[in-house]
Amino acid sequence: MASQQEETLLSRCEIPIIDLAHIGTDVCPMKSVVRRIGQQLFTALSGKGLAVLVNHGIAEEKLKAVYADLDNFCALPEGCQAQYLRNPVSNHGYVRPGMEQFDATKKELRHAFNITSLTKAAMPAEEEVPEFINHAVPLAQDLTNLSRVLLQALAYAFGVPPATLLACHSGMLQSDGRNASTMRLLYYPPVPPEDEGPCCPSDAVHYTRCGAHSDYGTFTLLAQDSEGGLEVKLNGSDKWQAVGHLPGAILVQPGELLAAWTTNILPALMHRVVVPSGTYARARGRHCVAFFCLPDNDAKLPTLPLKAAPAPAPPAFTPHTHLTLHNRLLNAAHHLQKRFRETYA
Ligand SMILES: O=C(O)CCC(=O)C(=O)O
Ligand SMILES: [Fe+2]
Repeated sequence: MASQQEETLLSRCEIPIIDLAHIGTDVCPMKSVVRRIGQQLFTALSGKGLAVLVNHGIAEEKLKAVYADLDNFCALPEGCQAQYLRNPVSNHGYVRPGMEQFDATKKELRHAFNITSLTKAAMPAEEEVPEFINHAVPLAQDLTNLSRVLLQALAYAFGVPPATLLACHSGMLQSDGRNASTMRLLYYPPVPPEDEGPCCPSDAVHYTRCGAHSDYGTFTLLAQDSEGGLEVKLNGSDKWQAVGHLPGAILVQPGELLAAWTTNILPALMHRVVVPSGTYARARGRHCVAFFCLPDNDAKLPTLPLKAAPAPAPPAFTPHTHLTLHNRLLNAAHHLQKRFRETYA
């Protein structure tokens, strides 16, 4: 738990809170509410760079169940885990600490289980992690459906028909390889004591939990436990600030493809996870579920009738050149493979 005194963006009410009550479902949305929420989301993501969603309908128990399943997976013998190692083509599978590095100067202590397919064959076997599939699949479906509602909301804010963005994200978690959207379960183990002030600096091993980066896709939904450590750079700011914790809330943050698609009107949020200070906090693990919403691999993203803000804030993120200028036909698959090559060992 973050210490009582710690000031965070949430404790200072600096992150817009968006209430999804009465929004309906992805297949039966309440049009006027979706429209209003789209505007709120657009204002939050273009102004601050992120938002928190409440009343989203995903029960905390579902998250706690997958956190416990991931703990059980991480406790399996290495040889057993090895059957499930990440497949570089599908991005599905287990990512051991050190296999994916955002910050080359530190050792990143992070276990991840990427889920891009919901088939039984893709999940840890029942006798290894009982219930893994029974918890992970419904949660992945909930997060997919929530993403589908948000895509409709954003479409209204962009001034295009609500089905426009849905059509470009039609294959999310369909297990057919058409779309790279991923639900990622994350466990950050306690930080070893070597990091607590080495007597000889040359021997020092510097740990972090997740190095600074922006996500690659349309947007990311992030549910986290109360351990803290997530930091972001708000739009127009170069300062790292702690996000903090709002029980039950889900964060939403734009990714690089959305930034490119909106000509940086919705910049990709820079974020990282640091090791919290204090012996007690460092000795505790942290859990999180991230859902990366991405367009279909071959989607031709339509031009959006967006006007740049009259006085745009300095962008926190510069879009990748291969996604801008004359390269208007954004290809999600190419961008993703490029970014994976940069971070996976
Ligand atoms: O653990 C978190 O809160 C963030 C994880 C993250 O940024 C990522 O996996 O891309
Ligand atoms: Fe991230």
